[in-house]
Amino acid sequence: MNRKKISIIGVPSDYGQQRRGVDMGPSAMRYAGAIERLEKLGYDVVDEGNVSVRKLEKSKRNDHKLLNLEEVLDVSEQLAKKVDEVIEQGRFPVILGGDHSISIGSIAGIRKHYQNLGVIWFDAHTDINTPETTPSGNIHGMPLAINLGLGDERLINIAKGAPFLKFENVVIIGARSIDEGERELIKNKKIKIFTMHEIDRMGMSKVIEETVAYLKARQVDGVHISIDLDALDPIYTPGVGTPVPGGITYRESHLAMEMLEEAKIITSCEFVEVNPILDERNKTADTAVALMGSLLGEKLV
Ligand SMILES: NC(=[NH2+])NCCC[C@H](N)C(=O)O
Ligand SMILES: [Mn+2]
Ligand SMILES: [Mn+2]
Repeated sequence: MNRKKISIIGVPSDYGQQRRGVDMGPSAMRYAGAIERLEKLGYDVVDEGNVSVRKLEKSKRNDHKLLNLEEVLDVSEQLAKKVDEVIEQGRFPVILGGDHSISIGSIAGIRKHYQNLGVIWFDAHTDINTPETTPSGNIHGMPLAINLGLGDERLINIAKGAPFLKFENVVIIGARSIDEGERELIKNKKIKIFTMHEIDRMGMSKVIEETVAYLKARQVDGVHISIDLDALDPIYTPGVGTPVPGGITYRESHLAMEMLEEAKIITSCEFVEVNPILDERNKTADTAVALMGSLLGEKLV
């Protein structure tokens, strides 16, 4: 992978949950200067535009209560294909959501290229629900499970033949809202998780050191980071659909990005759940773009 070549892929989908507006996330992050910011760091940046998202005929649930399954499936298939192409061309994908259900497609496309992919899930939630455990039926609460091979048959088969993520290759950072079924799965599968409790106790610096060491010990051949802006405290990112108090601070989040950049392990990234309708003067998109800068090499001096 040539880290000097970046492709931006927008995914204007809000089908994974019920609050409209998160489909405007890619525009908000472009307006916040995502492309210019990365160009300034010396990257060759191509804006691939947006994945085309079909119009929602009528919001509906399937027999498992999954909301907008057909639409999510369609977006996921297109996105997986686009991400696959970009990686094939040797470019580093930066994916702009959309609600977190877009990770079904993005990670499916990425999984095709790695035998032992690592994933960092930076989120207030763990998004590891299945149709059996979901309290809401919202697919944005399921993308991690789906990429591990758990959940709706059609969603897990999007990148047919690509290896599923391994439970031991996932690290969750920032969690503070975990459903009962998710908690059980995390415990049973011994998934590595740094909740807000560990972040408070150890400090973000130690959390990232341990994350990097853990993934290296797993001998991963690539690491994708999925950044849900609700990982941060809503003070810093008010423009999200499912805010949870008591989150990561602005500086802690930058420190995490800077340390991951120093470790040189990240091979793809995405920024999701930016909802401009709920935001204050594009603050959340601005924060996303600032984090993007840190993750991709911006230094204070
Ligand atoms: N990507 C997100 N913001 N996910 C929120 C999920 C909330 C809840 N756990 C659910 O499954 O409905
Ligand atoms: Mn979340
Ligand atoms: Mn999420």
